[in-house]
Amino acid sequence: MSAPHPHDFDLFVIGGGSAGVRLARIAAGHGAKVGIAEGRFWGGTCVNVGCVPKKLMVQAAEYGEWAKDAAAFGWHLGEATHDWPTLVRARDMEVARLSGIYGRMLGGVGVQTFECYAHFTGPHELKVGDRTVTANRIVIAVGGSPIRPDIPGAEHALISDDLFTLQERPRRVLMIGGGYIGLEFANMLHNLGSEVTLAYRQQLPLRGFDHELREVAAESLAASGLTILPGESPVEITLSGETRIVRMASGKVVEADAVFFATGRKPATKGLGLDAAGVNCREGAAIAVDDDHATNVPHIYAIGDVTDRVNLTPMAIAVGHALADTLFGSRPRHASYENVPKAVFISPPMASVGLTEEEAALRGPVEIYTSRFTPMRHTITRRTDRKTLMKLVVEAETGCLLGAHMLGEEAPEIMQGIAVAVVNRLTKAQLDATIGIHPTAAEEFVTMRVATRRVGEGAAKAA
Ligand SMILES: Cc1cc2nc3c(=O)[nH]c(=O)nc-3n(C[C@H](O)[C@H](O)[C@H](O)COP(=O)(O)OP(=O)(O)OC[C@H]3O[C@@H](n4cnc5c(N)ncnc54)[C@H](O)[C@@H]3O)c2cc1C
Ligand SMILES: NC(=O)c1ccc[n+]([C@@H]2O[C@H](COP(=O)([O-])OP(=O)(O)OC[C@H]3O[C@@H](n4cnc5c(N)ncnc54)[C@H](O)[C@@H]3O)[C@@H](O)[C@H]2O)c1
Repeated sequence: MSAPHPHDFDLFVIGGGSAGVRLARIAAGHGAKVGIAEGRFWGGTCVNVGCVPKKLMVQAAEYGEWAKDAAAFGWHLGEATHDWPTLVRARDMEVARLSGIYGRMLGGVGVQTFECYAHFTGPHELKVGDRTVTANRIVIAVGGSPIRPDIPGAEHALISDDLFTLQERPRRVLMIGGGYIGLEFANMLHNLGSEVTLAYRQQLPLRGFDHELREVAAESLAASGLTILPGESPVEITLSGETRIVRMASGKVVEADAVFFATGRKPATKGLGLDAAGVNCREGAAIAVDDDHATNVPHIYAIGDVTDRVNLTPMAIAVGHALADTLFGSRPRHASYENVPKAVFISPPMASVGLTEEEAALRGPVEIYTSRFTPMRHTITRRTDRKTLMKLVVEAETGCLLGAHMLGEEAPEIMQGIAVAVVNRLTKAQLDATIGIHPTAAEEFVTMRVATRRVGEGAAKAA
């Protein structure tokens, strides 16, 4: 007979998003007694106010562009108009369906679910709604929330969550921020018919991506008709009737019906009672964890966006799954933060895996292969804002693939396969030995024969 269990749960998970749900489900499958609290919506940011509703809206916007292009191929569809409420209804039904699946799935594998917020009252003790529970191990998976710059009139601006409750499409939009959300939202609203200005602090958007890709992304957004204001930051927002008047640091003034802050996200640690548990944060409120995702309190772990490492859903899921296997299964393991593929869903979309040209050149000599072309479809539509750029970063000495980057139609779909090659350090020669699928854009990745340039010689000498 086993000894009486000292705690209510083997594992309690705070937060029912991408990371927490996967962890709870897999841990329960390994036989652990698991509880999970979710205060807002099952499935978290991704399902409810992130990846899923965003992608559905991006797809909605793409239909409009396809309808415009169709005429060149002989289709007469009339003037394309868009009905926002129809999209909102369809999107919300799908989100509700998915969120419901997440909640039910947990109950189905024996996880005890709590639909309320939780906070620490001690190292092993939590207040969950009006109940007190104890757990042998506790995992913090509370995600993050949008940052609102501290400027006068900030309350007149919206954050990304608000896009998903708008009952009407705003006519004039100012999107502030040159990251994933700023670009995706600006591009999507523009394609749905809004007049959009995109303002960001740097000279180029998407810091961290390959420089050449960033340049091409900015060019193609501008060519599509977005107004882009690089090197700009808002300093004040005032109201004139329903119009938002935004003064920028340069003195420039922009008028809009809706202003969005897409200025980053911060870990949602406020109100969690971390002090009661003795858990330390890094600067910026992210929870400090070691390679095993343990905090400074050995039985308390943190996973997903709250650790502010790679803030993407597949990463959160992979880490949640690995932690469940490690703590309760027979397969201790880590999910790798190296070579995580990523995509930005603009038109055309971009996707990357591995090192950028700049990162690789700091490590040693690399050969860069590039291909820039007009996709077949657009030789007919004559669009100038849909050029494709494909790029491989190859270690000169070994021929190993260090990175792959693409801006062009279907880039995220294509990059998922190329990521397998980069993660497994396949060589350029192995790509070349693979027969292409014709006629596709993807075949360019296996047919780029001659290096465009060689960089990073200086780095090798310095090393
Ligand atoms: C607009 C937008 C678009 C995005 N698009 C993509 C994309 O296309 N691809 C991609 O990979 N990633 C995308 N992301 C990022 C992705 O959504 C996150 O990386 C992912 O959701 C992180 O998962 P998580 O479990 O760490 O946190 P979350 O999904 O945020 O889940 C945390 C959950 O914890 C709950 N919670 C918080 N505090 C408590 C508490 N005290 N008690 C109980 N519950 C609590 C919250 O309500 C939330 O449901 C996007 C994000 C945004 C905002
Ligand atoms: N396709 C995807 O995978 C996807 C989509 C959306 C979000 N996400 C995830 O969510 C995270 C958050 O997205 P995000 O776009 O909010 O953050 P981000 O960190 O990607 O970008 C924030 C941007 O805001 C700018 N900024 C900050 N303060 C500013 C100010 N006062 N004035 C002007 N610009 C300012 C920054 O320079 C930066 O360009 C992303 O980093 C990503 O991990 C992923």
